[in-house]
Amino acid sequence: MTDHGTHLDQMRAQAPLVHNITNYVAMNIMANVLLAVGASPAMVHARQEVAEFAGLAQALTVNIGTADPDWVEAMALAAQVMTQAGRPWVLDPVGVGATRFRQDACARLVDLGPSIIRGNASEILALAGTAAAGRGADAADSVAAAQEAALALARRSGAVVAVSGPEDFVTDGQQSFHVANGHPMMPRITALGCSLNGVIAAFAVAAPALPATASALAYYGLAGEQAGARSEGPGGFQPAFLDALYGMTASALDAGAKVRAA
Ligand SMILES: Nc1ncnc2c1ncn2[C@@H]1O[C@H](COP(=O)(O)OP(=O)(O)O)[C@@H](O)[C@H]1O
Ligand SMILES: Cc1ncsc1CCOP(=O)(O)O
Repeated sequence: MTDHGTHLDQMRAQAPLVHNITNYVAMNIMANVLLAVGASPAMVHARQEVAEFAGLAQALTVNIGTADPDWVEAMALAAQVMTQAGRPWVLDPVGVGATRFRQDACARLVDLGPSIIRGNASEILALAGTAAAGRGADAADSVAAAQEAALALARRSGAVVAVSGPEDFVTDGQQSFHVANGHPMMPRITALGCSLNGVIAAFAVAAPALPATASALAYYGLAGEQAGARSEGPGGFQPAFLDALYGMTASALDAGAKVRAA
């Protein structure tokens, strides 16, 4: 797969409006990430307006990180609009293994037909119904251990499933890719995984879900590599990461992307 730079340029040319029903922790950094990549973020979660707002958006992300029952209703309403319109939406099952409430919310959202499910290894294992060792929002399982679960979840749900970690894995249940871009500082910044969902959603406006997700993962991880080389710790990493997302060219992405077929 070689057209990552083209996907980046196409996404920027469209500057998609991405509607996010995300957690309180992620809202600010996620909006800044989306602005840095060239998309247009909106964080809108009131049950009374989500369906109307989703009708205006090119893509949606839903994230149960700090959800309550009202928010889950809002996520379902917005998701239905996107599924009916054939527009992409991304589900992030944050900490799904931790509580019954999260499991029930995610089961309902998966049934609504997400285009892409993105989580860390523990989250994908738990969502697929396999025992996982995650602690809250953080992964405690390896990406390799979650590959079979990702394949099964993709085949059962019809979604593209992305497992993020030191080396990402993405599959539609038939075709799969490994993405080796990234930097060890990334999991030390809260909500960088949540923010990645927005980038995947924006790319999925410009390309089919599987190649869009692979390109978004490569772009995000490569920006992480550049930020890691320019900073000394988590504090400096975050602004350097936004700068790297903003400054990435299509040719730099094509040169630095480490995507290989599984
Ligand atoms: N140890 C690591 N080394 C390199 N990149 C990583 C590492 N852990 C996570 N990443 C990258 O960080 C981003 C967020 O993934 P992750 O930390 O798994 O999400 P989450 O915040 O949902 O747990 C992804 O782009 C992923 O490739
Ligand atoms: C810390 C935390 N608590 C609830 S949601 C959240 C953010 C999790 O973000 P990420 O999984 O991307 O690190």
